[in-house]
Amino acid sequence: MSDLFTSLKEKLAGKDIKIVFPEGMDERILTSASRLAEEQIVKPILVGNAEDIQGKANELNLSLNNVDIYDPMHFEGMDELINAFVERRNGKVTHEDAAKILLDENYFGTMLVYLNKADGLVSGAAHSTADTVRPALQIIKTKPGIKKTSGVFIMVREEEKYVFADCAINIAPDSQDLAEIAVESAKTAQMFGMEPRVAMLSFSTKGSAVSPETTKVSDAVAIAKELEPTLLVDGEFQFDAAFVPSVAASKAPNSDIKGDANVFVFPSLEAGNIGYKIAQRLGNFEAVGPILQGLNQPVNDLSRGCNAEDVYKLAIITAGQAL
Ligand SMILES: CC(C)(COP(=O)(O)OP(=O)(O)OC[C@H]1O[C@@H](n2cnc3c(N)ncnc32)[C@H](O)[C@@H]1OP(=O)(O)O)[C@@H](O)C(=O)NCCC(=O)NCCS
Ligand SMILES: CC(=O)OP(=O)(O)O
Repeated sequence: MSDLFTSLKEKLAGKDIKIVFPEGMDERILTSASRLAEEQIVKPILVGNAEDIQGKANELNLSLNNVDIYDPMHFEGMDELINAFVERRNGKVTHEDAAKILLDENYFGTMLVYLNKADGLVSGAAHSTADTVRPALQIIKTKPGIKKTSGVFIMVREEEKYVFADCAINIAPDSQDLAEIAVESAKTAQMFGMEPRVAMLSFSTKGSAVSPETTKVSDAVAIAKELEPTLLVDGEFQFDAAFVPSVAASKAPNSDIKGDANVFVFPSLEAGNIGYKIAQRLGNFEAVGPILQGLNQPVNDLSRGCNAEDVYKLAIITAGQAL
């Protein structure tokens, strides 16, 4: 993973990729924005009141050289943002509503990305995922051919690296959603230099239990294979059958995964979000993300439990998605 960050930083150097951070007053955001600007990896834009942000930076002894600060209350281009938002929402908001909504830092920041005044957005250190991603779902929207945005974590512990999905967005995915999540997660894994071997997780392995929940997952495997015939994907698997070769040999002897999966697609957001936090907090994995897949432009959410290092890394990944 450190190789990935080194090579991404090299690619980003001198490109002046602009990343907007709507939570300009958050200490973790300020610390990483200051570091990113100093290292000239990205050009940070902090959202908030300039005097307050500068005051907080002084308290923390942080330099804000090469960091821009945009205050929605006094933003010169606000009319352009409002008009573009009304047009994008296509009858769903009035001009008057838009003027109020765009004072919200996440809507404001997302419009900066939509209008290419910033190249990507990182938020969520102080906002829930719903409040962070809703503007992106409404404004940035998914790429052609992709129905659902989803959120993955890259789970890293020394040499081990896995992708966990969806841990952030879709509360109750159906078979079609899970298949799409599998295909997109495999692409994300490739972005991180992995050769994806995708396991669709359940509480059952290859029909050891049969219920609507297990059938949802086995149907998703069939759909994923149709969507991407060359993808190595299988299930439904319990986690041990996906991850432990000796267990796979007894529970799923005919599967090509052979207990060696590195991309894990959870059957619901409950399972995915709980699963990644257990690996992070009990298993000492670093959890990088959630990285949102399938959007037209890069917007990424943080966990509210993040630290400044997590913000720094997610900003680099976001800038990398913008290249
Ligand atoms: C993501 C989430 C906020 C969307 O819910 P919502 O705001 O109620 O969404 P709505 O149904 O009102 O849809 C808002 C817009 O987003 C779109 N949308 C909703 N889910 C989407 C998805 N997964 N992918 C792409 N677009 C989506 C809708 O189509 C709609 O677009 P439109 O207004 O242009 O028609 C909601 O599913 C959620 O809260 N998920 C869980 C987040 C969470 O707490 N995760 C755990 C911590 S990481
Ligand atoms: C990804 C996630 O779980 O975010 P939070 O901890 O902010 O809810």
